[in-house]
Amino acid sequence: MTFGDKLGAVFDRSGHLCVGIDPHAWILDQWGLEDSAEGAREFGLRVVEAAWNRAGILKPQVSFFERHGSAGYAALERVIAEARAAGILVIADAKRGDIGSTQQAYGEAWLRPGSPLESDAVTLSPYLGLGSLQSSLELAEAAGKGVFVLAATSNPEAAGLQTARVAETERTVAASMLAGVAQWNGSRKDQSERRFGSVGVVLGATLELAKFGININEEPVGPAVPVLAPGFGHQGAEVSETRRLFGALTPGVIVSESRGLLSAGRDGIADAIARRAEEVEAKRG
Ligand SMILES: O=C(O)c1cc(=O)[nH]c(=O)n1[C@@H]1O[C@H](COP(=O)(O)O)[C@@H](O)[C@H]1O
Repeated sequence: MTFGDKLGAVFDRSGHLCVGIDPHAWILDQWGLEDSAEGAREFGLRVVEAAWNRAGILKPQVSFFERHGSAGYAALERVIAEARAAGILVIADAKRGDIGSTQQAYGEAWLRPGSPLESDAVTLSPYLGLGSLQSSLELAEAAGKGVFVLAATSNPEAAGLQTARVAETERTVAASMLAGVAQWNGSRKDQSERRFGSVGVVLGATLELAKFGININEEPVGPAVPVLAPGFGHQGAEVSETRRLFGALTPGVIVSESRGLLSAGRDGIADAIARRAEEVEAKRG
């Protein structure tokens, strides 16, 4: 089964909500947990438990575990393993990207079956060129894993860079990433039978994508491109705006939210996830 197939099955079974696992120091404090690797582990495991049967996708933010060093990584390994054992799809938000040979090692860390950090998908940064990520796209394909390439990110500082035009095509950087990813998915074998490709893009839900040179009304040729869409909740995007923001891309949109849900606290998180999951399905459009 490809990652795109798995994602389609999760959408059908559990909907499009993705819960971020971002153990910020202040959230750990709010939850009555220590700002330590142990606190991050307890927090992550509680979110996994709360998501079980309520949401189908989790996105641990690697940085908040990494700040606790090797113990933080051990905590992250446990959280990822528990989530995957519970049948929840895990997108490791690592935002890695480097020259080809180094990128291969990043790919192995997050996507190789049996790796301690093995996840279902990983976020990658294409600042060294989309081609530099090739080895990870190939590994993902061989292992039934997914990749999300940053295209138009939700933070305001990104617009200058991501709306710049690429010399060869005159497309914006953001549109080039989307086109490159769609082309990759479309060139895979059996792609005509697939609903979703296994490589997606990150498009912030806080953005007007037209300003990034992305035509949301253009039907993608080949399988739909999965879209990891952060920016809901704390950053201000509304679930009811999904169709207006993403147009023809909407079927592949993963509605990602971290602080907006996590701030419900230890006792409120399960209900908050259940409510938001229902809202996403009712209002996504
Ligand atoms: O790749 C991401 O998930 C990501 C891309 C982006 O453009 N913007 C963005 O906020 N994110 C991540 O999504 C999460 C957003 O968290 P909240 O704003 O608390 O929902 C954080 O883990 C960010 O690192």
